[in-house]
Amino acid sequence: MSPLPLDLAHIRTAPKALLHDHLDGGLRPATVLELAHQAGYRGLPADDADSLALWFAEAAGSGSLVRYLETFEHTVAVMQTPEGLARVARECAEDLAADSVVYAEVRFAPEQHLEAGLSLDEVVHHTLLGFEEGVAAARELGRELRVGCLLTAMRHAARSREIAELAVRFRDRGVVGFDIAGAEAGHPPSRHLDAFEYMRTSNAHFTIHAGEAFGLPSIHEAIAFCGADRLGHGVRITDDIAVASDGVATLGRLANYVRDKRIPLELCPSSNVQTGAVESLEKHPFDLLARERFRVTVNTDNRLMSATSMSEEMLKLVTTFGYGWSDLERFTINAMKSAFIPFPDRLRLIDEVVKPGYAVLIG
Ligand SMILES: O=c1[nH]cnc2c1ncn2[C@H]1C[C@H](O)[C@@H](CO)O1
Ligand SMILES: [Zn+2]
Repeated sequence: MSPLPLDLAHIRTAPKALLHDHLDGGLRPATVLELAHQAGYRGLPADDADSLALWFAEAAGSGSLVRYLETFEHTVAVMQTPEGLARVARECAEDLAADSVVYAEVRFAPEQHLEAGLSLDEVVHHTLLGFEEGVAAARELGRELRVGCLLTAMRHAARSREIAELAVRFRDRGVVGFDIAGAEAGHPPSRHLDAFEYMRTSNAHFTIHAGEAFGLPSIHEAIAFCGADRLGHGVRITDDIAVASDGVATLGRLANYVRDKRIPLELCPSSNVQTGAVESLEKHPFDLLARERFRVTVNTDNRLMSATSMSEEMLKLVTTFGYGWSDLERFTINAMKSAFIPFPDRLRLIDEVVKPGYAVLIG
């Protein structure tokens, strides 16, 4: 048998695993409009779904992480009520399942959703209910998706310990880990050591946005001082890799350590171009890191701001670097191996869902 064509339609049928996706960065444009209307929020920069989608993609594509983050003001504004949070989570699960994502870790920052008087626990509770509804709706359509939620603390704020405790409190109800996000420069991860220490002493998992807008010191702190299980982006690890004119790569100590320890890199190709972390897709070090056998994973970061999906991110990599089905399978298995769910659950998804799915496509 010959392999099936590697086009968007077929990639959409391939089982995919997603580790880095922001709930407040993945709303449907029409939902932003409807929720804004219901909440009486008048700050939206457009009043029809197409124009709004375009506005998000353009405003997020300025080349600066700080400007990119400003666009979240509008999505966070419409996610302040139980209904708003649950709807966004439900639709997130439905959209991922429709794209044949079989495992997803979706993150958001509860501290940004308290404006209408909800408590942190209520915010998480209603969001998890929404995920459950979305997973159930997808199952009705014959699609199996597992969602784990990551709770993010904002790195410029001072609530990380509280959010880490919240993540542990909800660990048996759908929260699988913790993260910090937000503007990176000037906000080193080591400012949140007590939160990370709390996670470690609780035998709980966490990832850290590091090596996106800021380089090696941020990655070094995330690993050496904080003990991150994974790196959110981590793309700037290439600052520690020299590539000679003949293509031979020489790794520095930090890059070697990241590779030796199999520390997963949550790479987000489109987002990395939009925030200026990399110059263009063609210059994205994804391929260098994949060839050097880092544990690379493919991620969406923010589907609304990047006007993308898991399938589209994979297609971009296929078009840019010439990957085949086996490469996409390897990236998917990398992600499953790095998931914050129990080892037997990861194995089951790899053996019973991912491998059989790609076997059909590889032919
Ligand atoms: O790529 C990112 N880098 C740093 N912070 C980010 C990125 N994408 C989203 N965020 C922020 C904005 C959201 O409001 C927050 C929680 O999801 O995380
Ligand atoms: Zn992110």
